[in-house]
Amino acid sequence: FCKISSQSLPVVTSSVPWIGTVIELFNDALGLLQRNRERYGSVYTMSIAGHQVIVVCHREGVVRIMRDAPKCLTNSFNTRMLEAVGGVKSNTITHVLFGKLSGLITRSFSTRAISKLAPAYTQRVVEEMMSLVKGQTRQPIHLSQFVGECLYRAVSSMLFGPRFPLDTYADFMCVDSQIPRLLSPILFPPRQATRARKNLKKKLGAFIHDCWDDIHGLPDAALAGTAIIRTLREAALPPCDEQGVLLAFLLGLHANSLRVTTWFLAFLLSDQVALSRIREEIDHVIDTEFGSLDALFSSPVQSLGKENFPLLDSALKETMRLSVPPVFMRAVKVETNFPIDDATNITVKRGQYLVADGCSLNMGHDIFEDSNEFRYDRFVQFDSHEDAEKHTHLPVSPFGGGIHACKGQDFAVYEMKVFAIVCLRLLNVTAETSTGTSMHQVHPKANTSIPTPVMYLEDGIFVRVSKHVDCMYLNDSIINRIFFDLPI
Ligand code: HEM
Repeated sequence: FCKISSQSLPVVTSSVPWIGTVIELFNDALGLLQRNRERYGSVYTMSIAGHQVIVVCHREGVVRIMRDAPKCLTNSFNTRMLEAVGGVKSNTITHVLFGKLSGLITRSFSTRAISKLAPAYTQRVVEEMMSLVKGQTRQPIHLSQFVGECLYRAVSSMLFGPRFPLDTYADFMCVDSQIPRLLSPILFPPRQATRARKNLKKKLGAFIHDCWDDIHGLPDAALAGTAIIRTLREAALPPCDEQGVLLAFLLGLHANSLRVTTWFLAFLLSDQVALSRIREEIDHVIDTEFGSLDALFSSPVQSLGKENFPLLDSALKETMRLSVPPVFMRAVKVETNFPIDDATNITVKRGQYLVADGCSLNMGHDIFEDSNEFRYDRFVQFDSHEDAEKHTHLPVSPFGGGIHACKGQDFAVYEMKVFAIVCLRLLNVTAETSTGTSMHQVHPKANTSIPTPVMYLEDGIFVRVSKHVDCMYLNDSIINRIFFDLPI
């Protein structure tokens, strides 16, 4: 082993000491990481607001940080972020969300559990989409709102039942979009976000009360949510922290799935070939293999896998490749020699941060041809390639790894696929930019200033949605029930 002290690693310099990298980070986090990689190599240090951060960009190092074999790292950055979102006292998130609720969340969203969630979820997605086209107003709406509101309402009511305050979407999005401000309230006063959080917590508080008063009266579909409310209540937190933990949970549940699904539609709407080929695949599989959307959604959840829907599966992986920068931040809790590959240990000190930057792996041009392009069938082509094994997955999972790997990943994939299938089967969606020009061939752009797991899409895309002309005639009781009194 070669032992390297963190002091001897290349150091990123900034023209404005102390605050310099913070400004660059909030301006363009991914650009900063890319410039640093090119200039300083695959292991370097930088100072962020007085904290020493060691960045590791090579594959072996990324994997080792995620695995944390020496057990010397914590994900305290994520904890701090969730504390800021929920407005809760320190340790509450570690103790309740990552402690008491963690096992329950893992169980509630596993592949096995999805079959219990599926009937209510699929029904709610169809209802939400249909309610959007009910009035046939044809007014354009923001793409992010079309996707976001539909998923937020469908998933929340699936999990917590019909009493969940569904009118909280706008406040939730306001909190979600202002996380950096909530994290640095002194540099950027977050007035709007604190107001939205206050409204949201008030409604969540009333909901928790309501549920608790009638914990046995909730419908079966709300069982997972009921168990979450029960565990939260049993933690005996002050009301403000209780509501804050539920808000932090909702952020984990919704924020990333909403954004990836928005990216997915943005990419398809800008690529007519991809859109029509995936729509054809969905129609073909439903009509020839299952007979109806009902039958597809009543069959085992694995039916939505890549065997039946290879193009849809590939397009979703490709969306995640481009929209989820695999950058994971860990704090060192005990001084140690951290092995970043078979030959090198870095001496890390308590309080330093280790960052695993997998961007060059998932987004790098030496791994993916035309790496900046959205190629909906990229992973199908890899599957049929000779060295298929290498390419069927992304080099770094967009859901992280090790003990902090995403607990909702199976459900997230199911949720996004159901949304895509229902949307492409039942709706016509056309997109335009804020200036009214067609989205055709317009590459969706990211706003890279907000360092969250999924990049924000620059929100200039509007959609018009209407019913797919044929959908009244589909052999589907799920649709006929909902369509019954709707005009075509
Ligand atoms: C496309 C959607 C999603 C993406 C891309 C995503 C991504 C991630 C990533 C990258 C992490 C690890 C962060 C780190 O290691 O620093 C994570 C953690 C987590 N995710 Fe997700 N996630 C998604 C959806 C969900 C859903 C639907 C849930 C359901 C509740 C969920 C629950 C969690 C939880 C509880 C953790 C914390 C795990 C821990 O620290 O022990 N996620 N997610």
